[in-house]
Amino acid sequence: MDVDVLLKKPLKILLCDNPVIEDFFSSFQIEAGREEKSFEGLVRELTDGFWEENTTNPREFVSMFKDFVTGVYALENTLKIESLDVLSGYDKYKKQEVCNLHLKPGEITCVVGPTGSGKSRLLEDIEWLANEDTPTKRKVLINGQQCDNNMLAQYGGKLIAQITQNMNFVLDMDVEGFLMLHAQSRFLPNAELVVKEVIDLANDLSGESFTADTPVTFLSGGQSRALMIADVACIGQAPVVLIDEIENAGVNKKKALDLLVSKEKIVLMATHDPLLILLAHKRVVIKNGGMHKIINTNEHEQKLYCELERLDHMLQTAKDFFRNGNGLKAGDSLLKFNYD
Ligand SMILES: Nc1ncnc2c1ncn2[C@@H]1O[C@H](COP(=O)(O)OP(=O)(O)OP(=O)(O)O)[C@@H](O)[C@H]1O
Repeated sequence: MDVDVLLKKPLKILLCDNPVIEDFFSSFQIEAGREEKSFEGLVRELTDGFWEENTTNPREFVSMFKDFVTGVYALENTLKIESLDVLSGYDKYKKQEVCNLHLKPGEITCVVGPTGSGKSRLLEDIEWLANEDTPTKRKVLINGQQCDNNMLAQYGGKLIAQITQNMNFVLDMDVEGFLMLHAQSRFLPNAELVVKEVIDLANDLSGESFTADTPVTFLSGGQSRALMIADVACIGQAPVVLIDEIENAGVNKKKALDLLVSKEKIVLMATHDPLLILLAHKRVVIKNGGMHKIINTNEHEQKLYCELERLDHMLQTAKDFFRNGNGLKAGDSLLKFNYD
């Protein structure tokens, strides 16, 4: 709903079931008795000095309230995405792509293909909400519609979150301070609880623990990525999450994906990792810069996931073994890296 229209309605509509707005009112000592008035009526009274003695700072209230309501409702009106489509454009050789891509919430899709084939380009097209204005000439539709300027103005920057291998924090803040700032900017009620949940989840994802007072610039690559994923899942409102190659980032990948799916995100992930590919619901194969085919993960592949996980575990154990300064001796077999 348009915020200007909303502000003409009785305040009880704004107050209704919204603890954040109620808190805001009480912080200015404005009791709920005025709720039959509209915001505009309230402003008139405030500027007439009618409420002068009942509020701590009426001018500040007037100037902050509209911004505040705009923030809260922009958050509540975060676009509900039922589908995201990428309509075919052209590959690097200007040949028409042979398929479109259809994505929906709670579904993980992998983007696979050789190095340089155009996986990141596909993610970039989605991030840009391409409208035949990128090198591929693809078109991105949200809920079946091309994003017009109104949609972009209203939801720009809130639709899509992106996490890549190379992202790092550059802020001079600790983890808790950074998350609080993010939660407050999103007008989240119970910000402290959410921040604690994000720190616990990030620790669970990364394995190497860190605390609320760790400066964000001190986090390792894996810890940073884990924090970004937990933050995107619990504080960020973006319904679409694009992930570019997090396979070597030291994050528990399965848990990270389960978390994002549980929050009904649309997850699109460029990867070379067979474990991630089999965890996904489907994959789009990129060839020469074009979408070449879509493969749904079949039951047989899902069953083979466990076997592949065992091999991955063996390789991980071998890496740790050599990393810790150990060596093999005559008679040792590689099976020593298998599960006991
Ligand atoms: N359809 C296309 N038309 C024109 N240029 C394209 C197209 N697809 C990809 N490219 C360009 O090809 C180059 C390589 O693509 P990209 O970086 O997306 O590959 P990648 O598969 O992500 O590679 P890597 O696995 O190494 O990360 C980029 O410069 C990209 O802009």
